[in-house]
Amino acid sequence: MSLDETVEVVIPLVKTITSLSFRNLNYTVNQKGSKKQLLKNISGTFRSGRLTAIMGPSGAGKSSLLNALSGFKTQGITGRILINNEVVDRLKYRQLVAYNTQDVPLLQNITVQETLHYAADLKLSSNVTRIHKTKIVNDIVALLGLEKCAHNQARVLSGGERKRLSIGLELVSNPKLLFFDEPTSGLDSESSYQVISYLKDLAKQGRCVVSVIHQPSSELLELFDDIYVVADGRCMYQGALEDMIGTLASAGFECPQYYNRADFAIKVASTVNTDPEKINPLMKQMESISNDQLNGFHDELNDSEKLLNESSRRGSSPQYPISQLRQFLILTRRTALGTIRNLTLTRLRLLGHIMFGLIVGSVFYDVGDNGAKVLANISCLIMILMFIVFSNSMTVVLTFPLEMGVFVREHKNNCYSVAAYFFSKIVADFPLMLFGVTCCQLIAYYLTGQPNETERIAMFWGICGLMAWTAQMYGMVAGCLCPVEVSPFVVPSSIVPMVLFSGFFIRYGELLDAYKPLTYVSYFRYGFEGLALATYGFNRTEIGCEEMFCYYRKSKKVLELLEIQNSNYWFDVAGLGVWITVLHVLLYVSLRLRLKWTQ
Ligand SMILES: Nc1ncnc2c1ncn2[C@@H]1O[C@H](COP(=O)(O)OP(=O)(O)OP(=O)(O)O)[C@@H](O)[C@H]1O
Repeated sequence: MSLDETVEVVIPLVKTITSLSFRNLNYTVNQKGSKKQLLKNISGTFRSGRLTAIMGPSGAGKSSLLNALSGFKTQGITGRILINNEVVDRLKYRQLVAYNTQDVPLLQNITVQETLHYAADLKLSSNVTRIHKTKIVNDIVALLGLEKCAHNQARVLSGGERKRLSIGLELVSNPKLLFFDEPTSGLDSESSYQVISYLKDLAKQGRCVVSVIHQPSSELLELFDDIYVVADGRCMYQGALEDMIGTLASAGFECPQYYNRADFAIKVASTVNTDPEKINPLMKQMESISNDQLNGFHDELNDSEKLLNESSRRGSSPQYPISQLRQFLILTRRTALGTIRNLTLTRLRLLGHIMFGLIVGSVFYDVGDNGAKVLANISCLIMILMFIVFSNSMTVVLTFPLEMGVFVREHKNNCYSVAAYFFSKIVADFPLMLFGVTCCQLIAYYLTGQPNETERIAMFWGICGLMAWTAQMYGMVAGCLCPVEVSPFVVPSSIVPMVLFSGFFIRYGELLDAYKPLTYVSYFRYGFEGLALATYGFNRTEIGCEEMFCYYRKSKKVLELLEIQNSNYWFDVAGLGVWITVLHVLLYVSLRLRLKWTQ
């Protein structure tokens, strides 16, 4: 595809960007109780139409600078970001910026083309037609040479293809400001050259393209127009590539002949702490260049916390390109597709439920209508509940954290609201969960010989469904809050105490007074009581008995054994309802917290 075929700007701009400046940026983090300054009053300017490389030794603060400029990090950052020497609106700025981090999380079971299509659906206004979106996606696929793998799922892509796809994601909305953090990491020299050439093409089209680059070869370096060298959180050089060696020489750093210019600049930057007398004047010189560039800008930074203007237009200018309802629909479709494509897990989930139903059904065969086997039947009920809870919470605990990176990236890229994501997650995962539980419950119910009455079947199913819903929400909250290495431990170990207070292992009357209130907190108590009432409550006629005498022939005796003769099925349904509501609120808060932690 030739460059002139590239699709036109879709995000409406207030005016053309010719320069992005930042002034007196400071970035401080808390480290073990003390403050660590990653960026030290750093200033500079990046221009449209030019490809700028940010270079510097490892740990100099290059990624920190991009995090601050892209708006991905806001906590602990002070200073000003200006476009064409003017302070801009935070909301507008976020719509103009695209930031490609070092490792862009992708949804593993979605193909390259679908990933780009979903990005187009989420990032482009709903006025943009389907045909136009398809053209944009096809153009990006062609531009980044992704035709060969367009129908491959993200999980099978090579490192270079993943990188190019992640760049493609940023191109969908045709942003004016593009930041890349080491786009060539993990690529061979040829792929690196290709990727930087793409960036150069993007810059030539009038965008402001800035990329952190790690030790580029001489050939790769030639592609950059401007260089910005960071040393220990400060600027050591900014300007055209061809002027860099001359500027360093005038500061007393002579580059040997045939030496790679990038290597030399990084070597000089590494001496920032060992040779400060020589390097400090150079840094001062760079600061005065930045100040000269910003001469026309007079702002006393009286409110140092504001990097950009706080948006005052929230009411009139929508933050997202599409409505929240559309966001919800697109996300639900995408999550459902990802779930269906994750064939191994989906099949395992369904098969697991069916297998469990069959195993429980054969082990506890026909115990439901046998007065001599009431205790076995009660054990069967708690077994069914335990399987439903563990299986439904553990599947999401393991899959949800993998999606969190995508959620954080897309939300920060202004693609959708937390609410849209929240509702889509709940809705998209619900049918599979319910289907599995229904299969398991019906098989187990039938084989274990529970009462063949429609109302009891429905009540039994209702409790199983509510327990599975609770478990799924519980798993999501844990998956959202805990790292993936921790949550598989946290979830089972926090479920077991709930089982303990279910009323099966120890009855309410046998508990110490101090523990009694905990039975009201245990969702297993509501689940177990609900199943027992659905099975033995509601004036069940006499239970069958194959022996001479069955003590539990009358269902009233079973209820008395469990101390639930005065309990109410609907109270248990309400108890689970409260749990589900609380978990929904917790999930929403957890998603917000997750975003806050990455600020
Ligand atoms: N949240 C944090 N808390 C404490 N220190 C941090 C934090 N984030 C970054 N740092 C430190 O700040 C310094 C700059 O980090 P940054 O990632 O910006 O460096 P970099 O120049 O991009 O390095 P590299 O080239 O190795 O990726 C490093 O010493 C890093 O350890």
